Amino acid sequence: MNFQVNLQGVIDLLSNHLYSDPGVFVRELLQNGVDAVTARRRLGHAFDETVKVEVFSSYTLAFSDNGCGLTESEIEQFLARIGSSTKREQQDTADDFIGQFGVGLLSCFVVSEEIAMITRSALEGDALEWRGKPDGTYTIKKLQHEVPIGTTVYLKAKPDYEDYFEYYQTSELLEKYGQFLPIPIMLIEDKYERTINVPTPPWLMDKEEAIAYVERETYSKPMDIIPLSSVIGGVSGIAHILPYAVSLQDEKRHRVHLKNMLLSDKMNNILPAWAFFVNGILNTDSLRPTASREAFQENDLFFAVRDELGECIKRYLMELSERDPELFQRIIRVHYASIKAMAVEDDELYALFIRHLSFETSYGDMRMADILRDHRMILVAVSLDEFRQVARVAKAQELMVVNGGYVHDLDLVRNVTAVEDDVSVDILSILEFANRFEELGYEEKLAVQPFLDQSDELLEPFQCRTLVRWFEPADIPVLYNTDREANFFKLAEASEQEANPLFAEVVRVIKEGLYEGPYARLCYNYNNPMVRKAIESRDPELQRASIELFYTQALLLGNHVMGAEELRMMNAALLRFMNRGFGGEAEAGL
Ligand SMILES: Nc1ncnc2c1ncn2[C@@H]1O[C@H](COP(=O)(O)OP(=O)(O)OP(=O)(O)O)[C@@H](O)[C@H]1O
Repeated sequence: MNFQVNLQGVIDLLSNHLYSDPGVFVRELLQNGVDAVTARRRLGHAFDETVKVEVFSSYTLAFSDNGCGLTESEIEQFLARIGSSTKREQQDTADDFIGQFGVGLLSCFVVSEEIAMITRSALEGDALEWRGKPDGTYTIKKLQHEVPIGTTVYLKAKPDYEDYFEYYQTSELLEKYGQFLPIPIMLIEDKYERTINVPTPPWLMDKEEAIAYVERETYSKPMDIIPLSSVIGGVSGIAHILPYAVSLQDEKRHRVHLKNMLLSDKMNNILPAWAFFVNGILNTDSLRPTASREAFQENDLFFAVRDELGECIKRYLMELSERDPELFQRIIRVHYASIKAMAVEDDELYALFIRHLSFETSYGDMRMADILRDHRMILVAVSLDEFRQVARVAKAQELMVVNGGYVHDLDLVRNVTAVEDDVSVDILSILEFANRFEELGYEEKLAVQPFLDQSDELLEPFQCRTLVRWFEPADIPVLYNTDREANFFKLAEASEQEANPLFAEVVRVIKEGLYEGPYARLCYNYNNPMVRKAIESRDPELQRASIELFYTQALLLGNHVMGAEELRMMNAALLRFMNRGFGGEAEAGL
């Protein structure tokens, strides 16, 4: 049993849905012409190899070549059978040809109702006329008049596709796809004839020429040109370094040629994903395209080629860092964000770049090279918020804290131990941070304990525990540290008191899931004269108001959210201070 095929459906599918742009018929016809010339050359014929494209005013185009032509039986076998290709039959030599699938001609049906072909084989016989329609019908007729060896394909524009048959559009498409082909491509209108080809493709240009070429094409001067070559896949090309920052999400657009004919100018995966800061212009003679020709078949060969091209870019960067450090630095400056992303992905690139990358630290913005020169112990804060809580105090304690809150920075800093000996990198535990400060002596500890007990009791409703340490700078009375979990716990506690019963119940259930709620930390600075006065005060009302104000002031200074209860507490404490300042009596019961 055989499947029944709805021929029209298949032709429609292939012609209208395989190709993303109607203009690709120019590519397919150019390619057939070049392949036919290659095949005739193989027969040992000496002839003036050309492909000509003539534009007629009736929105008709004629693509002619003086290649091998087709015999009647070849027409029956290859032209009239979708999916058959002379180029695939000749397995041993097929590598010379660009086509292989036997579907390229169908792209003509996107723009034309009919394909008319006049052909005379280099091998034998008369000139033949073949006409094919998208409904799958075709005719073959012998021609009486003399026709030179080769093939001419005629297309007439369908309504709405006339643009593609205008001189300028045709000229543009021919240049786009065929300017680097090794066979002369001529464009003709009336008596006017011009050659489309340019003498040297970018992958054979020297650096200065390639820079000028890219500047002409893209209207911006590349920062540099990286030569690319891969023995596997026979690839040569250039990668030009973009002079402006690009986002990793931007679509990559590499221009890729197969045997000098442009396959696609939007190929996104021929270079490794990390190589976003370059655009490639490449030529290959042995990678296999997909039937649409918009991409390559992703087989082992393809991946090996991509790796080898990636190696070229890495090698260039490594050499550049030695040869031209100034340009290397400029490239880093322009593509800074993306280079960070790249260094996270790849160990070699990491080792190459890490010392040149800057980070926000407790000492200000610093390059990793400078961080490592002065510090062997690095703490990384996991969020910007935590970094801000400790930055100033950390510096005064001579602690190197790096802000790992920006994308990639945490991973980049953590991995520094892989490229540098005798350095330790630890994640900053924000709630333990104050434990790093100098402890009080035994006597002093005993003396401050009642104050701490009172403090803990007052701040218990806000999930905050207190301690006293010596730390710098002395003008900071307290340091308040919290993390996301502790904050959540505090908010949950507040909502339980304030929210409607249903929400309060939800919060209670969540809270019970946490075995022990994490507490924020308020660390009093024993270096600070006000703190000392509060601790040593014999006046319980003032002592209590100080604790409440130290706490609420720390919240305010640290930009932490203040709950209604905390606000009330701050106001009451302020009023109590004012009252005492104006000579009022201490309130009873405190
Ligand atoms: N200008 C030409 N000269 C000689 N033969 C041609 C010409 N154009 C097409 N053919 C023949 O028609 C066949 C089908 O062409 P078509 O463009 O559909 O596919 P292809 O070039 O073989 O493969 P692909 O689909 O990869 O382009 C070719 O294999 C070739 O034998």
